[in-house]
Amino acid sequence: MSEATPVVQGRGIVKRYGHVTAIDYSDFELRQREILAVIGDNGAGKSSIVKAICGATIPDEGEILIEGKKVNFSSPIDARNMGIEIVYQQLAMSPALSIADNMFMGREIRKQGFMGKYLRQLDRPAMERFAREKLTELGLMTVQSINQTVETLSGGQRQGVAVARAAAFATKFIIMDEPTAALGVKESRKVLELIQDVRARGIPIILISHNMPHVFEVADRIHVHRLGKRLCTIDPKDYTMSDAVAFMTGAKEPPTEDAA
Ligand SMILES: Nc1ncnc2c1ncn2[C@@H]1O[C@H](COP(=O)(O)OP(=O)(O)OP(=O)(O)O)[C@@H](O)[C@H]1O
Repeated sequence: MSEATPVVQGRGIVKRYGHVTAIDYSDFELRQREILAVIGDNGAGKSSIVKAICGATIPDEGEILIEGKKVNFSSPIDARNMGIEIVYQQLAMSPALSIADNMFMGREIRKQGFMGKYLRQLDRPAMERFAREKLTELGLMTVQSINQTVETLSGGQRQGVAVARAAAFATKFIIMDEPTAALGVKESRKVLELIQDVRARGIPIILISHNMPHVFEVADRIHVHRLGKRLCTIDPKDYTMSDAVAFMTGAKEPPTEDAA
């Protein structure tokens, strides 16, 4: 893959729900090593386009290319198997399970040999070691024990575990859907730092957010979505937050050429 090949590209994506056209011949592009923010009004179709590129919904038309190769995902599991991870706003965690167990969820490490292969026994020490290592890498070992249940963590710590989990398994890219929406100021800050850490490790990120200060703080490019399609992409260094809001609400004409 050359430096210029986008990590993921959507071309002419369409998704209809009955009479509603959620995605209307939209394009999409995530480049290598970038944080791409996706902004737009409520109902603009941000979640729909991002779901289409990770197999969570199957588009009616259009094509999706990962690192230049066409893919046909039939479920999010297909995307996950390719190294695409998603961090949801509604924390997709099992509160009663430990941090280590939550880090794995469906990809547990089994014991070697008969015990693991036939009796499906988990290699707990290996899982705990892995979880501790991943949390430490992202500076998240502020939790007292890797075995404490997720329900005993603060919102920010939980989101941290979700980001660490995604970072541990993602090889292609990570999608974050409003990762700071449920968090306070301090916790949001930590999550924004984590997002930048993940980028620094070379994993690109798609960040869906309504929070303009957060978007302008971390994004390398901004995809502005309006009425089911990509209206434009802009470089946050060249525009103000009010410009971005004006584009996404239709109050101002977008730049004719993609500005980023
Ligand atoms: N499963 C579905 N069934 C029917 N309509 C849907 C479905 N999912 C999305 N839509 C519709 O598609 C349009 C785009 O929705 P989408 O959730 O993608 O927008 P969004 O930009 O992410 O909005 P928000 O910022 O409010 O989350 C909306 O009109 C929505 O009602």
